Amino acid sequence: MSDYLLETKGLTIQFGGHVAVSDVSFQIKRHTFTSIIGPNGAGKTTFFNLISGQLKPTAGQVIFQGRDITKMPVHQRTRLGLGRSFQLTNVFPNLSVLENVRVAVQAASGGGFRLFSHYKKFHRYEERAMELLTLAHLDGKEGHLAKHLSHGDKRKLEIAILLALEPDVLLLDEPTAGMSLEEVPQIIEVIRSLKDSGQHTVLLIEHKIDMVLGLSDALAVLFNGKLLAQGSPDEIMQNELVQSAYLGGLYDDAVNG
Ligand SMILES: Nc1ncnc2c1ncn2[C@@H]1O[C@H](COP(=O)(O)OP(=O)(O)OP(=O)(O)O)[C@@H](O)[C@H]1O
Repeated sequence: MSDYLLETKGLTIQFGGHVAVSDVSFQIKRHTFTSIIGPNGAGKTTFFNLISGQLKPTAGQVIFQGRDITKMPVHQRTRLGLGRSFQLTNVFPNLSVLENVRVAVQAASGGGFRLFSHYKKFHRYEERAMELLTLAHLDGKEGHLAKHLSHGDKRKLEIAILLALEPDVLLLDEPTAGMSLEEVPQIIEVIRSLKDSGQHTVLLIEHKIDMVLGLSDALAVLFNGKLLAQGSPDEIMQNELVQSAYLGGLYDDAVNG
């Protein structure tokens, strides 16, 4: 049995003549927090799409819980425990914050949407939803309609919904994207509480390296579709290839050359 919860082997995808992800072999251990960093266009989102199944690779494999899931459709991967945030598409705007999470808890428990669900069960779903809202720093806003939340609060709600599905791995794609400066620390706080709970395995994409340094157990750096380096935040910061990628030289050459 592999030590790794999630692994890719030689993962590659080509769009026409362009290799967006090139021969990436990458591993994460259970209950760790890993961030994938890299400049714009490095291939981060494409790599995520390959892991979650939105895209099929040209070559290589995705292994989850020791199983080859390369050919498995998205919904089966979700059922196995790969939970991905979808840039707010899973939030129901006309439901309250609490209802949004309660529906997800109910769906995850197999309760479905039956009208005559037992009252006690309903109460349990709601209690669990409130716990998740507290974890996501949304307590006090449970009665608000989702559509009236700020962008930052919607992203927090998205995380609470994702957690309700009890995934083995949470895939978070730039959770602070599009947020105001005031909102960023709040979402980092939410992500930090996920990490501190020690119960989750998190894989996060970010192009701002400073945001994830203090949060991550491990970093993987993508550059031009290739895995430039993987290691602890200290190792990555000291890595000369990474420094030159971020400090200009390599990046400018790649963009202009
Ligand atoms: N469906 C597609 N067809 C053609 N090219 C694509 C497709 N998806 C991504 N690409 C290309 O693959 C490369 C990697 O894109 P990707 O969005 O994965 O980068 P990224 O690191 O997530 O960037 P960002 O930080 O800007 O989101 C880019 O050059 C992009 O134009």
